[in-house]
Amino acid sequence: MHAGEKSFFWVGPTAKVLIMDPELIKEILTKNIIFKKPTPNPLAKFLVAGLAGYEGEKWAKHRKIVNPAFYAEKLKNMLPAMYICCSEMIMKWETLMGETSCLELDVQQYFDDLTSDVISRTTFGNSHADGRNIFQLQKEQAELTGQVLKSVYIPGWRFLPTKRNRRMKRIDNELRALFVDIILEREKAMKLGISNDDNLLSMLLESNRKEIQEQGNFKYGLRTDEVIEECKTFYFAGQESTSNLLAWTMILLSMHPTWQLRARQEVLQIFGKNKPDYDGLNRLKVVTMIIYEVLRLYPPATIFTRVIYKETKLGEMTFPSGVQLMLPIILVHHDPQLWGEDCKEFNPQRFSEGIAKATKNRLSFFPFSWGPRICIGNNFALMEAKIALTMILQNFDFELSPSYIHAPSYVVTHKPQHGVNIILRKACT
Ligand code: HEM
Repeated sequence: MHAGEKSFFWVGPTAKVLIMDPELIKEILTKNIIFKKPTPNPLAKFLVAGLAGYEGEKWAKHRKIVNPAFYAEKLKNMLPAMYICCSEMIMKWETLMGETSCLELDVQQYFDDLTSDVISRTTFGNSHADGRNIFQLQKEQAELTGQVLKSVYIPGWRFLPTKRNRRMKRIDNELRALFVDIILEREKAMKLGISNDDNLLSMLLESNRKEIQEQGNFKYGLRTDEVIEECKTFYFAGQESTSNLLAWTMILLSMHPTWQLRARQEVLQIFGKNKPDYDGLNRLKVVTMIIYEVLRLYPPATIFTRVIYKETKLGEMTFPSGVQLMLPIILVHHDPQLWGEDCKEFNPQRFSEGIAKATKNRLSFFPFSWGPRICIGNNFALMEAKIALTMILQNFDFELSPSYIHAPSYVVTHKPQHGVNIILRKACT
C-alpha cells in the first residue's frame, strides 16, 4: 500500500477503509464530525474510559477540561518527579553493576517500572505511594481483562461469580475507594489553599473548578467518577507507550553506535554530568531527531480508527455513516513514496531541520495522532523520554546482547516481543 492508494474491505457487517493519503488523513483528523471509534467491548470500555474511551459531546466536554495546552504549560513543574524516578533506575543499574565492568539486563522491565513510577508521581504528587498501589491494581485488572478478551465470548459470563470475575469486581471496588480518598483529600487541600499544582490530578481538579466557575453550573464540570476515569486513562494511555519508545530507542542506538556517540556528545556538551534542566532538555537537537526517527520506525500506536457517523465527503469520496476509517500510522511512516527509498533505514538526519521539512509539510508523521484529538501526553512523553535518555547516556555506553532477538510484536502497543537484553558499561567520558 502506498500514499495514493485506498483499500476497502469488509469485516462482519462493517465496511473498513484503510487510508494512506496524508491529505485525506489530515482532513479526517481535522473534521470534528468524525468521531473516534467507540470501544466495542464493554470490558475494554470498563478499563479505558476517560478521554480515550469517550465520543462525541462527552469527549468534547472532557477534552475542554483535560486540555493538552494546559498540561504543556505546567510540564516544567513535573520535571523534578521525572528526575527522581530516572535517578532511582540509574542507581539500581549502578548497584547491580557493582565493581564489574559490564552488566547485561533486560531494560524493558526497568522502563516499565520507570514509566509506571513517573505516571504515579506526576498524576498523584504527594500521594504517589497510593498512586503506585492504584496502578498496580489497574495493571492486574488489565491482565485479567486481557484473559477475558482472549477467551470465547459468552454473553452474560462476566456476571457469573467465577474466581476471576470476583477478583475483578473486588479490584474495581478497591480502586474506586482509593481514588475517592485521594480526590477528596486533594479537594480539601485545594480549598484550604495548601495543594500544589505540580501533578496531573491537581491540574485536572483545578481546570475542572475553573470550567464550573466560568460556566456557572456544575453540569459543565466532571463528576468524581469521571475524574477517576481520566486518571485511569493517564496510566493506560501513557505508561506502556512511553516505555516502548524508550525500549526501541535503546535498541536502535545499540544498532547504530555512531548515533549513540553523537547523542552522548550532545548531552555532555549541554549538561556535562549535571542534573538535566528544562531549558537544556529543550535545546537537545540530536536526541530529539533520534526520538522522532524512533517514533517514525516503531510508533507505539501503530493504527487507530475513526467512524463516520453522518454521511461525509472526504476528498473526492463520499462515505455513508457507519464506515470505519483505519489510519495506519506505521504504514504511512514506512511509505517509500513519502519517505524515499531509505524509508526502512534508521536515519535521524532526516529530522535535522524539524518535522515540517522532513515531511515536506505533509501529514506523513503522526505518532501522537494530530488535530483536535491529538494525544494529550505528547509533550509529557517527549520530555520523559529525553530526561531518561539523557541520564542513561551520561552514565552508560550500551550495546545489544547476543541474546537479543529482534521481533517487533503488537499487543495493544508496538513492543519488542522477547524483551530488550542490553549490555551496559560505565560511560568512559
Ligand atoms: C510515546 C508515548 C505516547 C504515544 C506514542 C501516544 C500516542 C497516542 C495516540 C496515537 C493517540 C490517539 C489515539 C486515537 O485517537 O485513537 C493518543 C491519545 C491519548 N493519549 Fe497518548 N501517547 C503517548 C503518551 C501519552 C501519555 C504520557 C499520556 C498521559 C499522560 C497520554 C494520554 C493520552 C490520552 C488521554 C489520549 C486520548 C486523547 C483523546 O482521545 O482526546 N499519552 N496517544
